[in-house]
Amino acid sequence: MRIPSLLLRFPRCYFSRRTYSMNFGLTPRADLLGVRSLRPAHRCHTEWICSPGGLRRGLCQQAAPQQQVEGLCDREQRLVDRLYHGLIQGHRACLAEAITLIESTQSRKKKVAQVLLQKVLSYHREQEKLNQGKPLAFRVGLSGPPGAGKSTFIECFGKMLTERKHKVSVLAVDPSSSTSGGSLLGDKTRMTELSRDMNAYIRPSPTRGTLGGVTRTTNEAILLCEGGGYDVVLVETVGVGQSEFAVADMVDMFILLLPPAGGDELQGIKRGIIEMADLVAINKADGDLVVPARRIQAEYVSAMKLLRKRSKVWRPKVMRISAKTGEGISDMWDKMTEFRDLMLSSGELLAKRRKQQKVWMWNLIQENMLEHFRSHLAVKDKIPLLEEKVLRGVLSPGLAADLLLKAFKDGL
Ligand SMILES: Nc1nc2c(ncn2[C@@H]2O[C@H](COP(=O)(O)OP(=O)(O)OP(=O)(O)O)[C@@H](O)[C@H]2O)c(=O)[nH]1
Repeated sequence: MRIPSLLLRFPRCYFSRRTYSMNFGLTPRADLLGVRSLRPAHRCHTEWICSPGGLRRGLCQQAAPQQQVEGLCDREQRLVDRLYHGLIQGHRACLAEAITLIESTQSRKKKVAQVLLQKVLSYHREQEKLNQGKPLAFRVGLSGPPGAGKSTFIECFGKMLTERKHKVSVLAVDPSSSTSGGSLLGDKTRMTELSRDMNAYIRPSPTRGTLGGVTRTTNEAILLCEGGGYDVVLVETVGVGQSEFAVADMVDMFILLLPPAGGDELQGIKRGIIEMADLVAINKADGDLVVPARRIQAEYVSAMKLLRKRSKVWRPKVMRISAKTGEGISDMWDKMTEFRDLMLSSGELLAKRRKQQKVWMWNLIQENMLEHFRSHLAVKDKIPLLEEKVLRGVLSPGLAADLLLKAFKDGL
């Protein structure tokens, strides 16, 4: 066995379990939770691993599994290590368990989840470096009104991608589930074939919680899916309420799926969301619906010409597809990859992702601050009283807000 000369000179460097070169960055949420747990960078990019076949030289792709993480007990540390290794080896059960962990509202579990996320993030960075800085996955948002054919589309589109050797995950953001108690989206019965596909992972959104909570965990679930080797992450949301705006802020490309119906039938769709779309797909362009689909396509093409340009390299497209027959789906994927390549080569994609990180952090701050404010002892009891006065019109909203904010500041 030939031993590299450097190894002879610095055996401890190579054999000291594993040494890693990572600058552990933080997810916005970890920063808020004050997670500073993974020990800082070591300076070695390659490691020599003793294996039965002799010394093996490998790139450091893992985030310090042996290093002690401050603040975690042994059991938690083992959980993090188990989920991390399972996740990056592509075990769906570990991915599911990791997402359940990040969805937890229990403070201890939240902390453990953040430690896991940091490890996954470090792994990401290493993988991206190996991939010449290209992102590991293509993040796609999909929105559309109920009945537009989202699940039929995802089933057809997902199967096409897995046949082409992609790994696809589908995450659903469904704010209505917090009030209705049931998840409209992400229901595996809606995508029966895809949910049986070993290269696809479908995750229903949690059925409780606020939109803020759901979107926060979706953001983190995206990272976990990417760590699990899913190279296309589809985030689905129903086109009512605010969820589609939140989704548009966490993906590389935002797609609006519409049925071949006119303005009146699409009341739920807000004008603003059309402005967010990088691609509008008019679905159900088959049979008798081909003619109305053409008309709607023409209407959207002219309407979108009037919209403010959001990218230097891409003008939003309007396409006709049929999720039922599969027509146009392959062309749509071609357009999507064209978008990704253009955005990547122009640098817009990475700039967009960076901006999203900042938006994500501020959303979390807003959400946490409001919660903190509402539950603060100095204001908690005053809120119902002042709300009632505002409702009766005896106090202006501005004055009521000033009074509450003053009570909060004084109580800090
Ligand atoms: N003709 C035709 N019908 C379609 C097509 N895609 C979906 N449909 C039908 O439209 C109906 C609604 O489709 P879904 O895929 O459930 O729509 P969805 O947007 O997921 O609806 P929600 O689950 O309510 O959010 C079903 O009856 C589908 O069979 C299509 O391309 N052509």
